[in-house]
Amino acid sequence: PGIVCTNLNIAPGQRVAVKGDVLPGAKSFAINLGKSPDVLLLHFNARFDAHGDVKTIVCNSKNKGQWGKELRETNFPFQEGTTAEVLFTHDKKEVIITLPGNHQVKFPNETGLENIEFVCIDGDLNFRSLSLV
Ligand SMILES: CCCO[C@@H]1O[C@H](CO)[C@@H](O[C@@H]2O[C@H](CO)[C@H](O)[C@H](OCc3cn(Cc4cccc(C#CCN)c4)nn3)[C@H]2O)[C@H](O)[C@H]1NC(C)=O
Repeated sequence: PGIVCTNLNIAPGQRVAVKGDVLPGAKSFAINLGKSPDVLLLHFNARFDAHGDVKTIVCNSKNKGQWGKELRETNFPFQEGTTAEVLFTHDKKEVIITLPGNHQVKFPNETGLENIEFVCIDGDLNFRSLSLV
């Protein structure tokens, strides 16, 4: 895996900003938020060309290691070789994802997680920062 942040205590309503550099030739990157690798409020997977998807955002949750139901978004405001920032806000009901260009995607909170303790970045995104904004 890439960068892992643990022992966080991000409460509902707080806005998390994840910034990173999308690698040239990027195929796929993921930003995972939740309690642990097996309990994810949100797996946010930007697929430039991966698993048969082209320029598609795939969101999913994970509970006790089991994937939930995918949500796909074809508004794909990421470009290889540029810096990207994605904002996440959550409550008991849903996660609201603000993409570059301020398009928003809503994903149901299937895990019922209150606080986010774990964030990890995987794939073709070089982590720059995680901040509360
Ligand atoms: C049509 C019948 C079949 O349906 C397909 O079935 C696949 C398997 O279930 C799903 O794919 C899974 O989808 C899941 C979300 O739901 C997950 O993304 C999971 O990946 C976990 C995972 C994370 N990481 C780390 C990492 C992350 C990002 C970048 C890199 C890199 C790199 C260097 N370039 C590495 N590695 N694996 C993926 O495999 C497809 O969406 C799904 N497709 C559809 C249309 O339904």
